[in-house]
Amino acid sequence: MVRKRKYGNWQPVQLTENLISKGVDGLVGIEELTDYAVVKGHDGRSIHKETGRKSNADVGFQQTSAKRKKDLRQPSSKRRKLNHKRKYQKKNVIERSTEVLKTDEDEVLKTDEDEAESTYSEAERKCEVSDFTDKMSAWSGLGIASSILRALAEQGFVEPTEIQAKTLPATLLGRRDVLGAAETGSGKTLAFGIPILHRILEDKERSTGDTKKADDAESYEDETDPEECELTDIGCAQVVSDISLHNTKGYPASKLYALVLTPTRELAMQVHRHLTCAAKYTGIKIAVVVGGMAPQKQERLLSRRPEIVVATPGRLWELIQDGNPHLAQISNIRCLAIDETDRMLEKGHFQELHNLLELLNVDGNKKRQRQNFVFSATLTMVHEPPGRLKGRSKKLRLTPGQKLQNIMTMLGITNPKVVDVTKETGTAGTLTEARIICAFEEKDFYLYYFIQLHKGRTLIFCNSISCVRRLAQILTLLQCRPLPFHANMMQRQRLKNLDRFREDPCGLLLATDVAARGLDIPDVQHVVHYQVPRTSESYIHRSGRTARAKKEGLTLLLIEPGEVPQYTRLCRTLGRTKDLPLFPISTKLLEAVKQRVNLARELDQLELATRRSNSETGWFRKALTEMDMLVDDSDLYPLNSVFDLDTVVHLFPMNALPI
Ligand SMILES: Nc1ncnc2c1ncn2[C@@H]1O[C@H](COP(=O)(O)OP(=O)(O)OP(=O)(O)O)[C@@H](O)[C@H]1O
Repeated sequence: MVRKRKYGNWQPVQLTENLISKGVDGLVGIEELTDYAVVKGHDGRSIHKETGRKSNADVGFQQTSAKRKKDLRQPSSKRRKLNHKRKYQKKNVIERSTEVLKTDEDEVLKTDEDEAESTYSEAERKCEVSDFTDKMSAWSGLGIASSILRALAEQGFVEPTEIQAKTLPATLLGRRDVLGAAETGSGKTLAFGIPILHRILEDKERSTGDTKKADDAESYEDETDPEECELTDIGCAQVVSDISLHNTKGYPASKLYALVLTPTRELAMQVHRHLTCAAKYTGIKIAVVVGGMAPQKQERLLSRRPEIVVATPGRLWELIQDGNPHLAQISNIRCLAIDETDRMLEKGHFQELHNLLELLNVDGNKKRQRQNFVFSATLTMVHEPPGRLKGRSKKLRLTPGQKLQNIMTMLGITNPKVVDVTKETGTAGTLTEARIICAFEEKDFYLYYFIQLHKGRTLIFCNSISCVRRLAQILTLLQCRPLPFHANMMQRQRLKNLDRFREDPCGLLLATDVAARGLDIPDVQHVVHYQVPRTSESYIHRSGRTARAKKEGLTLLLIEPGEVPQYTRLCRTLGRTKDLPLFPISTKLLEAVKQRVNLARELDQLELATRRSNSETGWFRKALTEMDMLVDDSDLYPLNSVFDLDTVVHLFPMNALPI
């Protein structure tokens, strides 16, 4: 039962032994509500001393925290002011955008009331609002909630990108499922992010309207505003815990509305960031659930009952199986977005995703109510089967239509809107492509040459972790400060290296394909494929880390003779009738580079030998110590005494190179 106050809500809790011994979700303490004068009537129900109204609760107790207690008892004018401000910010959230832009005018005026009075004149404020209206007019007609529009304006997104413009009407106004393909860096995240946020606001507004009509409800936020409340009825216990079944205003606690799935942890975190920015003024909570992080921490995040969960399938499935209470609602979600869908549904990958889909599709009714968003830059792309399967290639090669149909069948989608705005080349229009043909053992020379001559944030892709490790050693010896990034690294180190890369305008990230999809790192100038990627999709996604959002970028393929068949297949799949242009190289400079790289390689070999020898001598020393025998260090570490890395690097300083 919910007790009403003007804005706050009170939930009676039956105090039984059973309850106390078993506990209540999120109960952090019991506090007698002396402030609110509760007595027990003869029928066992609680009676408010002043109003005489009855409640079903026996005794009131409060799920609370120190902060809340303070809020309840110490009205602050600052807080009241803030609440007043929020009240206006949340008004008319779901209005269609033609009205929205108009409404926004009033909102902005009202929201800024307090501060504006002292700083701006009415005319100046009106001018600002009309600027906002003009600035965001390209979004009008789509019906986007004003709170979302405001966040978009703040990020400078004054118009929708092509994929957004072509999918938003169907997703927002028609509530259609969408299969969307658009080049890398074209804003696909918000193409599904905006309709998800919008739909949550709509649903919340509807349910709020249903349950709280009399209450002038206008908020979806689950924070109590105690100082605004007037006690109109007796309340025995106020449930303020985030993980209670009802939020503090008495509305059903936040439902799990939407699930966004991505293939990698970093991409999930990035999508979480993008959506959080867009949801800034909506009060919608978004949590990220990925492997490599403490499950306890993620359970804590889920205990806040976020409306949207962004996740990688593995950890999400783990938490569902562990019986996480918030994720127990997963089959009721209203929106499902699968980013990089073609990758996620590839055979042999993400078994957990298939388990999830089974769970989500088990109830036909819920499946029909769910809106699905399926996006990738290579959604409609089909590639040639590998050479060894050539004879059967005609049968094996799918048409784009068959590929889409397979995806729809797997997801249980029947009548989606399909939007494909990819170009024939598959890559971004602002991308420059080039290649270098060289011998296998020359790749290091050309890579170092490129890095030295073309400064700027550069992402180097390898086909294997061992290749990343070897290159990381060599480039470290060459003082290029590479940042490795692959699946066998600790999650913390992965994130740290990504952050360092983001911060350094000349950063060098050495990665496997784990970094190929989705990562939106601003101003990556170059992408180098140290090895020809195994699939055309991989080439498109790797290259797509540069030339994003209409910026320029260069992608460079290093091809050794053994990789020519792969390269030829790539060109055929991408419909290239001509070879990629050759990257210009100065042979004079290359000679100088060779000396340096060869030296680094030798050092790398020596280092390796030293490490091996050290581990052997370590064992030998231990055995000698156990036998109480004395040993001279120079007998044990001959390599260390002769080859000191710093000394050798000093003999060939960077400026010895004529480049
Ligand atoms: N309407 C917009 N106007 C300007 N920039 C936008 C707009 N929408 C999104 N962006 C920005 O464009 C960049 C690329 O967006 P996003 O990461 O969603 O691309 P994507 O299409 O998903 O790329 P990928 O295929 O590589 O995953 C982001 O930095 C994003 O903030």
